[in-house]
Amino acid sequence: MHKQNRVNDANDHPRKRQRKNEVGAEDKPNLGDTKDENVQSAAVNDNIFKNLTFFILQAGGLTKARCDIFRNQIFKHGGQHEKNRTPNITHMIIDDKMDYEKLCKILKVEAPPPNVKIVKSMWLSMCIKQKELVPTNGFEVQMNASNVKEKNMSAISIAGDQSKDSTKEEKTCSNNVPASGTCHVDKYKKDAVLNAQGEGDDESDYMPSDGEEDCRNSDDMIKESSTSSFRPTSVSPRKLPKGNWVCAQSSLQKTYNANQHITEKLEQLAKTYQSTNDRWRAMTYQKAVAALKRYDKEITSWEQAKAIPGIGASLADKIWEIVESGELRKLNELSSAGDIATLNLFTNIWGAGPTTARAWVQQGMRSLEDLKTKANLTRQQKVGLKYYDELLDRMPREEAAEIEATVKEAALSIQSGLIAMACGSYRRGKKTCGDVDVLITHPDGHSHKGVFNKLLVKLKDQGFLTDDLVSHEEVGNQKKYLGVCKLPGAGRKHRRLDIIVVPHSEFACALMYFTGSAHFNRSMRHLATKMGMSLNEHSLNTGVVRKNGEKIFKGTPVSTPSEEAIFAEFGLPYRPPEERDH
Ligand SMILES: Nc1ccn([C@H]2C[C@H](O)[C@@H](COP(=O)(O)OP(=O)(O)OP(=O)(O)O)O2)c(=O)n1
Ligand SMILES: [Mn+2]
Repeated sequence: MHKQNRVNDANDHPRKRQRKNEVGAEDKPNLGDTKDENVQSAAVNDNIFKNLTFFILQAGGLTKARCDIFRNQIFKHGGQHEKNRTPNITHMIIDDKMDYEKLCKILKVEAPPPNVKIVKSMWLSMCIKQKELVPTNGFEVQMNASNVKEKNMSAISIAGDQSKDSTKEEKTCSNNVPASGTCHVDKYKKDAVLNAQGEGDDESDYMPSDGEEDCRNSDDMIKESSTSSFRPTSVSPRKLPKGNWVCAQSSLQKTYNANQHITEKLEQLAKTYQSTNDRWRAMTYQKAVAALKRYDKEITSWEQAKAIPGIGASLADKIWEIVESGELRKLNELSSAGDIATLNLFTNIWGAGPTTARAWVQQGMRSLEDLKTKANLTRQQKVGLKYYDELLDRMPREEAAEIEATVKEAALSIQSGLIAMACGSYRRGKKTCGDVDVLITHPDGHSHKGVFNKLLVKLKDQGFLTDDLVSHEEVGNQKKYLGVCKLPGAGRKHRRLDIIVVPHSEFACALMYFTGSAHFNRSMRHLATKMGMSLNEHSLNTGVVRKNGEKIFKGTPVSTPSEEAIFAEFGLPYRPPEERDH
């Protein structure tokens, strides 16, 4: 099915659509992800939470749906759960964005209970994912200096007999770095100051803090601004540049788009303008979509739409039209305008952008058949056209896993010890994948060499790789293949496959890059720039000096043995792939 058609399926009235969303978890992409978390460990019975009793504070990003999933997981892993705050509780799980003041306010106490570990939900996710009891250091709620003085635990509602004070473990820097455990000196700060000027802000990389609401399920929290609530879980003494950075948030917190009926139409409009090469309009609509996705409430009036930062009167008109009628005339007009519909059709071909599409239209091409018979096509466009429908179709993640396994098996038959893993949307836990991005390396640092060509020959001999798009692209020490594959057996579709072979020293940066999402990556790179660093799929450099946005000193690569080390270098809490699906 074409992307456009898929979106057009949602033509029912906004109210109906809204209700559908409330009932059908399938319609909520990120909620779907948390469900995956559930499914993944359904068969596990490892008792990692034995003797622990949890209380989950349903507030902020910890929606009822997420709490239910967590509760399930706790039981599956041998733990107990209490619905109310009782003295049995050993761990209180809170929203990742929750800070000390907010927590006290919600609990209606002056200080949180001393005998209970108060831990951010990402800790629980990590334990479940890694199937082990991860140390809570770095995931516990931080007490502000001003609160420490008042640490008089009198008016608290939970009493217990454990004597351990959870706040004691947060004192040292190294304790607060999840997984990597290294203590980083604040060496970047000087560079960050040097580079603070002259960097343009890209709004889409961080969330505006003015008036934004980040809490859904607690009346106590609903009016709080996210600026006060956001603290990067104190992984290092580093201070993030101002702004509510996308890469510092878990994408799981954005579980629900209350205005999906609106964003779908505006996304289509943005895509249409993209096809016509009207980048300015495309960007305007993309930004509006991003703003609406951050807005938690259903829009019911023109004024409400207009009050959202980034939404002007003309956009408010369009939003209101969708709210009122479920339709957007502008989109219908454009979609039925012959040329634009044709441009949309053509830009969906792999290897054809807006400029090529326009040139074809100007040459009188009107259909895919016209292109096949009359147009001058590159080799890639021929492949794109041959599998037009198949390549637009997203595959179920189970199929992506089979493709990963096929590549892995072939790779291991060439060289033992290779690591081959599917990144991209697959690694982020998505239910469907547009393509498969397989990253290959060898832990010994050199045995990855020579694998690339042999692997491609083998997969071609097997009949698995059917067509090349980019058969060999070399960027520094990384080799990349872009092509089309098909699993054996009847009824299988052709799928897009990328294979990237990298040296082990670049593995973590490549893993991070190819895992994405693209939006998450943009935000990380933007943050790196603000912190006097630079990040790409090869390395993370510190001490980068820029002048008027241009690099005048490229800095020094730092050792990045793992993704955790990259997060730690930024002073960000580690985010597992499924929390990077922004
Ligand atoms: N402009 C881009 C394109 C890609 N990437 C990175 C992040 C992506 O997650 C990863 C893989 O690219 P894909 O286009 O395959 O995107 P996804 O795998 O995320 O989604 P899909 O399911 O559509 O393949 O590469 C990026 O940072 N910037
Ligand atoms: Mn992909």
